[in-house]
Amino acid sequence: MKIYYDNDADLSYLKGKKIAIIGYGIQGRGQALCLRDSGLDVVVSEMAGTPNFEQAKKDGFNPVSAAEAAAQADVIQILTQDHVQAKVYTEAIKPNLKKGKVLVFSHGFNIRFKQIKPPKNIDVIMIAPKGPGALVRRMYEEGKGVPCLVAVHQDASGNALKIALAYAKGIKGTTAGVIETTFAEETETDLFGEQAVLCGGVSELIKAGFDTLVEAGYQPEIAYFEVLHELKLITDLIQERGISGMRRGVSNTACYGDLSRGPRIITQKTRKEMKKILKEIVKGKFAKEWIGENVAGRPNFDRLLKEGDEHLIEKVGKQLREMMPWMKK
Ligand SMILES: NC(=O)C1=CN([C@@H]2O[C@H](COP(=O)(O)OP(=O)(O)OC[C@H]3O[C@@H](n4cnc5c(N)ncnc54)[C@H](OP(=O)(O)O)[C@@H]3O)[C@@H](O)[C@H]2O)C=CC1
Ligand SMILES: CC[C@](O)(C(C)=O)C(=O)O
Repeated sequence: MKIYYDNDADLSYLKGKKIAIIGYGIQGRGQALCLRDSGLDVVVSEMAGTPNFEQAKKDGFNPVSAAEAAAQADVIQILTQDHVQAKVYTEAIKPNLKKGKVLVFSHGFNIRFKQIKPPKNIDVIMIAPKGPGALVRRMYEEGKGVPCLVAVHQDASGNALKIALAYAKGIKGTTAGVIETTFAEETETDLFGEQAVLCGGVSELIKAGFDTLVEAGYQPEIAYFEVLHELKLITDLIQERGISGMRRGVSNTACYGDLSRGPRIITQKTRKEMKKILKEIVKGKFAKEWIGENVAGRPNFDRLLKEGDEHLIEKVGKQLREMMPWMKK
């Protein structure tokens, strides 16, 4: 395993170069602000008339079209939604690529699943922050960073890794640790993590716990505090101290309940399903389904999202959060 920190990265590989951030969304905003504050030259692209275009202007950028940003820049970071990247690449970026330019991703989906096939005479790299864009920015402002993964898909210049590390330093990822990987490993582990654990696994676990308590007659507000609100406090402990440290930071009663009951929740059947989900990712089945879902206008995505929004836990949570003035909106 290769892991890099501040002393391994040299910002000068990006000095004098213009960096285009295409898409001023969750990651785009976070990364653009951090890179600019690190003294780098950033041009932002966002679609005129959208809220994120207005946000970019409010943040002191002068957003331009994707084609204009790609033409101006030496380093082109594509931070539109994954499912629109191939279109933006073909229409706006590809015509503006030439030897010496660098194409950057924060997720390897479109390279791994061959939706984008860049020319051989450019560097193609990835800097994938292992955290949401708002956190990338918040941590940077606190002098810290989110851990990142870096990967090199093409090294036409011979400096691709150094440029990737400089970029990671520009968003302070090197203060937390930057691991070298491949586009395939990042894509497959990222998709697995968000489906089985971080987003899919956790949200189903929360809802199942909430429903169990509410169906047994307990107050929904108490169920919310117990299985959702407190989860962050527990995961903060896990992040800071590991699972063993968390177990020593809760009561002995909670610790024994964890050790003896946890394996009854995540059973061999769940582990088998996790393996199945990973296989679907590696074989490209999930990618094909997701690309098809977007082509079809997202019928399942929209229906499932709406169903989730209508769950009682959302109504109860909204009311309780509104009573916490310190809660970040
Ligand atoms: N969300 C996260 O924290 C993380 C994301 N990533 C990766 O980062 C990338 C970006 O994801 P994320 O930040 O979530 O995406 P978002 O949906 O938050 O932002 C994408 C932005 O791109 C804009 N956009 C779309 N088309 C164009 C275009 N033609 N020209 C200019 N701008 C355009 C969108 O505008 P509009 O909203 O109007 O459509 C939107 O503002 C993805 O590859 C993702 O996998 C990686 C790690 C974490
Ligand atoms: C966990 C979701 C994520 O993979 C992330 C914030 O890292 C994403 O794609 O948004």
